[in-house]
Amino acid sequence: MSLPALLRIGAFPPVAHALLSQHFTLVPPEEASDAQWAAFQGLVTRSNQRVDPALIDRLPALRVIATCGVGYDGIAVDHARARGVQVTHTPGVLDTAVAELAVGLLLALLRRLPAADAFVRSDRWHREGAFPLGASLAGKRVGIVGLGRIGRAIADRLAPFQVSLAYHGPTDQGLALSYYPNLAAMARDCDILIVCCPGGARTAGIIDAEVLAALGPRGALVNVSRGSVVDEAALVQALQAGTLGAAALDVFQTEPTANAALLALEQVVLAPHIGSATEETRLAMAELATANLQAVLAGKPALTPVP
Ligand SMILES: NC(=O)C1=CN([C@@H]2O[C@H](COP(=O)(O)OP(=O)(O)OC[C@H]3O[C@@H](n4cnc5c(N)ncnc54)[C@H](O)[C@@H]3O)[C@@H](O)[C@H]2O)C=CC1
Ligand SMILES: O=C(O)C(=O)COP(=O)(O)O
Repeated sequence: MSLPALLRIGAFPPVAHALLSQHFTLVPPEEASDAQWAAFQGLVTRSNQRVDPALIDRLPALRVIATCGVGYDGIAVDHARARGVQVTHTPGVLDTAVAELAVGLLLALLRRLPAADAFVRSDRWHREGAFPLGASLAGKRVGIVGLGRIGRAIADRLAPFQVSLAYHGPTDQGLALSYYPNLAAMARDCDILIVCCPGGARTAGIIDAEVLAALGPRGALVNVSRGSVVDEAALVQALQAGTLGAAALDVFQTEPTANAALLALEQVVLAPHIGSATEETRLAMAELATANLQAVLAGKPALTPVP
């Protein structure tokens, strides 16, 4: 029996591609025939892709858009809904991987691990002697911007490092952590900000010049959310001027290329949007996307529809 065909938007890592291919025939847009465009009932995509209204409108039989990712800021969700198309995502299964990366980036930043690695490899250790001192994580005040699934996973993992934790978001969740309704006020009281709220229009540029100045010359920013959340021009300016101490970034405004000005800065650690990029996690994401696609195509409710 032939497998149902899915329009595949974007490239998937081998582990996810193989899992999806056990259940579906994946067809990239450039290989789809007119008859297939007319017949696709399902579309599978991922966070680094866009599914815009024009694409949705080319698919008259579409019933479900499944993204292998939790963020859905790249999908025209309202347009899909208006067309009666269900949109699903993969919340929860990637929290651990993203939280581990956030903690890893933070430690890499405070201890300058990429520079330390280069220092040994280039024999500067031998020629120049001791590497410049880093900063301890213990005792620092960490503010989490967006205490959702991933933010809580980050808080859980940071607690044993003897930091004090605060968070900012739309609602006070009544937790033991300090809540700040005002982001700049939290930045003023913190040494480190970790950004893990959703992207999209509502959070665009909320990490602005005022927040960065409040974080201050010894402050560090970690962004594992979306590039859109940080005003990158203001970030570059603050780092160049020394009014912000350091930044670790997994996401960028112009992915997959990073702002050239960031590359020239030493107090920056960069990663290529790898928050969920572990074998285990990408497999779990593909499994959940598959279960969502199968449910909707069988006329059942989606397991994890976008809210
Ligand atoms: N770097 C990477 O590879 C990955 C990045 N992500 C990003 O992380 C985001 C969060 O994922 P989850 O924790 O699962 O989502 P979630 O929906 O569980 O949590 C998001 C939290 O942000 C809060 N929030 C909303 N607007 C805010 C604002 N203006 N300021 C501060 N907080 C705000 C929400 O109230 C919620 O508590 C995703 O939307 C995605 O953009 C997710 C996975 C991997
Ligand atoms: O889940 C998300 O929102 C992510 O950013 C990770 O998704 P990806 O697999 O990198 O497209």
